Amino acid sequence: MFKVMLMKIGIIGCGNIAHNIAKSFQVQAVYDVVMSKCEDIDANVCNNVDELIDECDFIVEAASPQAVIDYAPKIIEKGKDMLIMSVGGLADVKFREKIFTLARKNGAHIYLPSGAIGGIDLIKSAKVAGLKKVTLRSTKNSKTLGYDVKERTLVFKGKASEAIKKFPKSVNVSVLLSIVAGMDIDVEVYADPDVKENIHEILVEGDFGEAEIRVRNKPSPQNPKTSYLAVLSPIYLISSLNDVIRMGV
Ligand SMILES: NC(=O)C1=CN([C@@H]2O[C@H](COP(=O)(O)OP(=O)(O)OC[C@H]3O[C@@H](n4cnc5c(N)ncnc54)[C@H](OP(=O)(O)O)[C@@H]3O)[C@@H](O)[C@H]2O)C=CC1
Ligand SMILES: O=C([O-])CC(=O)C(=O)O
Repeated sequence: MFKVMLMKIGIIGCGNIAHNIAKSFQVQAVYDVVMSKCEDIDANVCNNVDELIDECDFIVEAASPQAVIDYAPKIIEKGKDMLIMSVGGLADVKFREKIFTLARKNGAHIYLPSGAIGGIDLIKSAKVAGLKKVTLRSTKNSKTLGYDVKERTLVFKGKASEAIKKFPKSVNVSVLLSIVAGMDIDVEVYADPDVKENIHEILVEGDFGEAEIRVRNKPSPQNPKTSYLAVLSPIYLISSLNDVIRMGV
């Protein structure tokens, strides 16, 4: 357990990420479409999101892109800070701008963790001089992605805004990269029957030069679709909210 937080944390979606956050921090309230999933978390189980918003001042979404679309406007309108795991919920540029404008107007903070990837810091720095191209090449076990294939197979090639519609639980990182890079990035998704890890390769080209970042993630034991690093990332982010020293970009 990290230091006791002064803020009241609420979590939407009581699955893998929520349970791991609850092991690290005191949680005030939780909500899931299936209430029984919340029972083993030591927190108030809410009947709906409105109850959770009223009880908490820092709300973690760990549910689905649709949950972001459904709940983010009312959370931000109430000036509550929000950490969004399902960044794919912000794929639509108009919706995203609406949420970001609401946050500025209501003094709410929005946190988009690095999740299952690295390189967000590099892309931010590189963007200052100009980015030419950003590509995400993701490989996951074919069964995890819902494919029955005999060998490594390209199952998607296109833009992040389309990829997230096809794989809402598997390429949220592509939308995060798009938001950071300021462009709808290129995405390739491979289904591989022989791979156990969730592999993300990020290729960046710009005036700074070129970068290739390769993350070979262990899947979370509780949910193989989600990389273990994606569980650790919000835990670090929450633990660092009050830090005085900033490291990296
Ligand atoms: N940014 C990143 O790097 C990553 C982001 N993610 C995102 O984080 C989410 C959570 O991951 P994880 O904890 O591993 O997933 P889990 O499937 O283990 O948990 C998600 C839980 O949220 C529930 N849920 C879904 N929609 C809603 C809703 N509208 N309101 C309330 N509860 C809901 C699910 O119910 P049910 O099972 O019935 O749908 C499930 O119990 C993923 O779905 C994905 O969108 C995941 C990995 C990496
Ligand atoms: O955990 C991962 O490897 C990435 C993931 O599911 C997502 O971005 O939605």
